Amino acid sequence: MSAPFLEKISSNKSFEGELTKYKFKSAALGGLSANFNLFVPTNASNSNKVPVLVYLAGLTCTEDNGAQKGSFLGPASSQGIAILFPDTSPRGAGIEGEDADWDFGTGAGFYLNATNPKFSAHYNMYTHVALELPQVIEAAGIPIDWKRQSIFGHSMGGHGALTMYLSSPHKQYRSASAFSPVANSTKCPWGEKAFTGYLQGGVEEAKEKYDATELISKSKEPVHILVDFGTADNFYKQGQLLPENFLKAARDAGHDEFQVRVRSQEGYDHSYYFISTFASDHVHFHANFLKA
Ligand SMILES: N[C@@H](CCC(=O)N[C@@H](CSC=O)C(=O)NCC(=O)O)C(=O)O
Repeated sequence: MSAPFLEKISSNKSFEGELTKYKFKSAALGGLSANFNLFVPTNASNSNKVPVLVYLAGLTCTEDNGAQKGSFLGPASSQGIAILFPDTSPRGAGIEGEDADWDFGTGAGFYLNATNPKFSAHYNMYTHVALELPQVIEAAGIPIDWKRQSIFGHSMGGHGALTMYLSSPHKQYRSASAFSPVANSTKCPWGEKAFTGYLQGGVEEAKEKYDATELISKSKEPVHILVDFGTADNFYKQGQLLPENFLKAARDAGHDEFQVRVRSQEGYDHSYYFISTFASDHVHFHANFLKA
């Protein structure tokens, strides 16, 4: 089967590199049109394929939030690292109820593959991010070295980054980091709602593959994980994030502070002002593994 055609929507020079928005017809998302942004640093060429960081955004976001407000492009440019910004859900599937709430359906794909037949033709963000996007970008001849990938994200996207890293069967990603992640998704209202809707087996099915705390508690291999959350984050205060559960499970499973760092940042909230403050830290954290 031939790779889908990538249509360029826009392109902007930034920090000497190029941020390009593409769209294509996504098989993983049931044939719907999907957008993504890709930042490629200036040092990338066919004889110098560059490593890549995948950034997963949170609820209500698109491929633009991280690219426009994350402050990732400068550090990525100076480190010679590409950044891929996928969307957060399929768009326009036409499923009854998918636009009713901001925390479910459109803009809230939760980086899983749906097993509920109502959603399973379209809501396959796990396959879209882990398999489909690397394949279509590679087929388009863009000089990225897919053997050197790491993943990070915010909130629902932090959940996506941690769970995709920890559940990746072939160690697809070298490291993972997250800003204010939904870190114990089967124990918080956002996750309970998402899994009840998207998965035939509901929350119980999610424990196997889509809960970072469950996954780290069973993980025996060495890991490279950095998490930051803000103490003034209202979603943290409401019990949507539960980073302490993730940290405890990591320590109980034998992962020390060199493998899993969870940092509480005094006075910061859930916004991109918080993310951009620590953006450089996260890119440099990943550069250690992507350039090793
Ligand atoms: N109901 C609000 C809240 C949406 C919101 O805060 N979204 C966060 C992610 S929350 C967890 O995944 C976000 O990143 N928003 C985008 C931004 O640019 O800040 C609403 O509908 O706006």
